[in-house]
Amino acid sequence: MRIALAGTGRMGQAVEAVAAERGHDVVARFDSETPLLDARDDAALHGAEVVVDFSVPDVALDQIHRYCFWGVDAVIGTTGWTDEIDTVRGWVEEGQNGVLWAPNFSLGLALVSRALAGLLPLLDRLDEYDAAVHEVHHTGKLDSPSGTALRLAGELRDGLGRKSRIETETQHGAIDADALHVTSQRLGRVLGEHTVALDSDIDQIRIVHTAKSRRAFALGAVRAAEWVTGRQGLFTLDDMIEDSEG
Ligand SMILES: NC(=O)C1=CN([C@@H]2O[C@H](COP(=O)(O)OP(=O)(O)OC[C@H]3O[C@@H](n4cnc5c(N)ncnc54)[C@H](OP(=O)(O)O)[C@@H]3O)[C@@H](O)[C@H]2O)C=CC1
Ligand SMILES: O=C(O)C1=N[C@H](C(=O)O)C[C@H](O)C1
Repeated sequence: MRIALAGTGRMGQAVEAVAAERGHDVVARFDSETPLLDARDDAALHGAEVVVDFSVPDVALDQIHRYCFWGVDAVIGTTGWTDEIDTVRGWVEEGQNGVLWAPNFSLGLALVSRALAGLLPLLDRLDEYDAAVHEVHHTGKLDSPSGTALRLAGELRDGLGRKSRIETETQHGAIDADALHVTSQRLGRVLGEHTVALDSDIDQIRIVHTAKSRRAFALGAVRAAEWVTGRQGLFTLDDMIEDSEG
């Protein structure tokens, strides 16, 4: 498969390595010095069948618009743009291309989400448990909270009748009982750690996912590129996993 990389930083390089291992060719690369948004038309993609985007929140949405306008399939790992997911859905319908996005391409994190989905109906009835999400990442991360933390928080808010909103600000006073608190820490080179914490008067449950290598994200993204190429629609990693389950 011919792949274009939008973003050649920490993740772009990890994707390039995995793509080579799986026999794919990276035929175009874009970064801050060669911005994709400066390209006049899709000739800049040098015949790539799919773009893998791990860039920066500021340009992600405009780049997704280009993929749809050009009708090229895309895998979006960049975080920090998903407030505009409905706009993207409209572009994908017009563009007739395939776009697969995920805030976290690690299959381990997908397992955590599945576990949470299994717990939520019972947890919803056990209202003695409060819930919160905490994430830790390297000091180079631009967005906060992480896309993954927001996704986990969304799953908790939607599954728990007692939580109606997500609060990401530092609290300078008591927090409302219906607020689901999401906190962030930036520390050294941490690749990505997400904790769902459930707390009652008598115990505390923590579900922790710790990324040990960027390869986990890169492998998920390259598999997603293989899967989404030639499909039409807006997909998430769950669609790919469910499809592989048959
Ligand atoms: N979904 C997932 O599984 C994961 C998602 N991520 C997300 O991926 C994104 C990238 O992370 P990471 O690789 O660590 O970040 P890096 O900072 O290492 O890389 C960002 C890339 O974007 C490029 N870039 C910066 N500004 C522009 C611009 N104005 N126009 C075009 N390109 C630009 C940079 O160019 P240059 O090299 O010239 O500076 C660089 O190549 C983040 O949003 C992060 O949250 C990260 C890990 C896993
Ligand atoms: O910026 C990162 O590094 C990561 N970002 C993703 C996110 O925002 O959730 C996923 C991963 O934890 C690494």
